[in-house]
Amino acid sequence: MACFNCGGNYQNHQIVTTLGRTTTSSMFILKPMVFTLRSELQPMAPDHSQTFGSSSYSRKRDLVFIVNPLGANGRTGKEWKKLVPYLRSRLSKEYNIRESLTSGPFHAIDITREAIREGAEAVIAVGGDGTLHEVVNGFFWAGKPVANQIKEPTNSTALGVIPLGTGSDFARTFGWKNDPCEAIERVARGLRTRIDVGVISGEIDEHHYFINVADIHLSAKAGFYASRYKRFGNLCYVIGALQAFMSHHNQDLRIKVSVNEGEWETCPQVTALCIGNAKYFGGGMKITPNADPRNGKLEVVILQNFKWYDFLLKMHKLYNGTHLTEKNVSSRSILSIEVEDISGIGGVYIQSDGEHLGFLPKKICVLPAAIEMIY
Ligand SMILES: Nc1ncnc2c1ncn2[C@@H]1O[C@H](COP(=O)(O)OP(=O)(O)OP(=O)(O)O)[C@@H](O)[C@H]1O
Repeated sequence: MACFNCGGNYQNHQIVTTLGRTTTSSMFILKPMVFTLRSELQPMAPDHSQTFGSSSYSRKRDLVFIVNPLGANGRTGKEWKKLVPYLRSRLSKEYNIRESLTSGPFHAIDITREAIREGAEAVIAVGGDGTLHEVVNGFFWAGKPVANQIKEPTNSTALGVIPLGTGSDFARTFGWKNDPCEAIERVARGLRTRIDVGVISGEIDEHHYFINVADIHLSAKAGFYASRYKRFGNLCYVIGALQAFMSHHNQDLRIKVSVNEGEWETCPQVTALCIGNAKYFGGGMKITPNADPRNGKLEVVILQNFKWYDFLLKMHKLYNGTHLTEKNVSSRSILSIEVEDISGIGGVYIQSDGEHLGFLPKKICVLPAAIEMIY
């Protein structure tokens, strides 16, 4: 078994449990539950086994790992297989390990809701931002947080992340790399922090949640094209942006932003309007550099009148987050935003953490401290 961290052998590792004891992987015998299809979803019944060495009877809670086997062009599935034995040896003393491979788009939402209802300790997204986005959406149902249906008092279910996607942009805000060993250590440590979530409301009262960045127009179209080029890794986002520019028109939008109930204002020739709960999108572009998922606000960055060559010339600034000093880029901290397309051209794309929505939102707001996350 190769270690992602040191390239060594997991069996040589000493495993330090969260209780501070030191032991080795050979001491654990466990039986993971693997379910791959929604219809096969098995009830995550609590394990009534005793924790030996402790005087009190204690029940282990579930850690539910939701894995997109096709993430990062199939790399997620391959790395996950190599990781599982180490992960079990590291975490199964404290928790029941459940793993669920997604069978297609949106499957992760259902698995998450089921896990929360069953009282899981944490639901951990294994893959990229698309998988994480679905897991976050699974924390909500009909506009409300999904509730634990277990009668006894327990911690709320936390969100966890093992970043193994193409961009894995949300993780960058916290300085997390695509290093699963580090991610497992975070889960083992079990520290939690409350983070904000953005909510997009459509005309017919539907809600879409985002944890990273929601964006409108060129960048959203770029994301749409980028999904065709994932085999090129992070370069897919640059290729996607150039392809998107080929049929792009900057458009006049009207926006109404609120910290204290703002007025409608017109933004001429908008290239992209990006609403960040966190800082990065597009495989490492620091698009909303002042966003902080723990400050109760969203950062909106508006790029106006960009041409394809501006994108190429200023791309380095997008990556290092210094684009805000450009004269046709503006930024502000908001609680909510409403957007109207007044160009009469139409065809404005919108994406929520990379998921394409077929409508211009009625309103985008922040839900402060909406989810507990393992960090
Ligand atoms: N079994 C599956 N087959 C096809 N698509 C899937 C499957 N499971 C999940 N998906 C979809 O794949 C999308 C992309 O996956 P994910 O975000 O994990 O990887 P990525 O696109 O490589 O990473 P990133 O979004 O960070 O660039 C998800 O939004 C999800 O809808």
